[in-house]
Amino acid sequence: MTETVLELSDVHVVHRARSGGLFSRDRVYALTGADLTVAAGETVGVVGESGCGKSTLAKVLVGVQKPTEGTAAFRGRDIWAMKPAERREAIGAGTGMIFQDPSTALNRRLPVHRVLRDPLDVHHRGTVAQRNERVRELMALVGLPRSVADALPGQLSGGQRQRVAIARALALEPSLLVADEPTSALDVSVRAQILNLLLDLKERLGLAMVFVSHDIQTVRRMSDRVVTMYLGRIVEQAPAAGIARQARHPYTRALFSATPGLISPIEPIPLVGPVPSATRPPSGCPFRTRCWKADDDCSGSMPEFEAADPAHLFRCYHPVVAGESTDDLITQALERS
Ligand SMILES: Nc1ncnc2c1ncn2[C@@H]1O[C@H](COP(=O)(O)OP(=O)(O)OP(=O)(O)O)[C@@H](O)[C@H]1O
Repeated sequence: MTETVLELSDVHVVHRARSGGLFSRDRVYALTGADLTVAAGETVGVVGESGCGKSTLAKVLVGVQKPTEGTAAFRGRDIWAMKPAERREAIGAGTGMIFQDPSTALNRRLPVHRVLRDPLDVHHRGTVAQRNERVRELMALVGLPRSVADALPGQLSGGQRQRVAIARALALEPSLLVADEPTSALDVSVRAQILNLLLDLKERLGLAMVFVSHDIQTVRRMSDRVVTMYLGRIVEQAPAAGIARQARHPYTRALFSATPGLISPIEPIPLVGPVPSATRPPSGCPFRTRCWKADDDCSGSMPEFEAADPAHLFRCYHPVVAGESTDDLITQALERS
């Protein structure tokens, strides 16, 4: 059996609304009832429109965000039941995170070799000589020339900076790497190099990876399994290979239909209307206000997960039927709009 590295069980994250002022009672439902497992060596892609909770999910996975409710377990142990020092060692060393913009993620005043030594110093790994050796190893691992060891992050190209951020995330030999939009701040010309580096590292180091992006085509390419989120909810999980055509949740189907670059393109299914506010999500299925298949059933309670097959789960009362043509789906969506 494949080992589970991380498991979220019924995780909720609720924030105080930023817009409402210090004493506001408004709450943002950033993550609602998320169940997710990440197995050793697999890459899970996370897709969904802006504000659907992708970054929140990523932060819960690396122990930066504490769930308001529910549990996040790393190698079977609830990370928020651990003592702080134990948590820092388990999850701080066991997971690594790469952010969208390496310019803000790296300390601008430290040269590259110090940026990379920092986690080794904080976690007291080996002697100074061993740490310096590990820094050299990390630079080679991510394809950084020795000549940049004394450079400040600001003196590097965007691609090199992201390589430094990746090397730092790998410094403590984590078993899970979480990448949140790792290429969206980079020039198009270097994006492919960084993605190829991540794929290569995943293979070489046997890493589990969670890859968050609004770029669906990239997520599909990088991932073994894709998770679709909508307004704080995970609504579908399926193998990446077939998800574009086999999606059962209408939202996933619409999202993938709008993706350019599929081998045989699918006609875009229109997504009608705006995403509702995460402060007042609709009752029942949150997608129902934009869903062309929605009826009264959908406003009651959130549907439970159903299995299209053991690897493919979705939550919908009126899923896309296997074999339902895109033309039919477009006609239904247009009739609704
Ligand atoms: N610290 C916070 N305080 C208040 N609201 C927050 C906070 N962090 C996130 N949110 C809100 O929670 C919701 C989910 O945000 P999150 O950043 O996880 O979404 P996302 O899918 O990653 O969005 P994007 O693709 O734009 O980065 C949004 O409505 C966001 O405004």
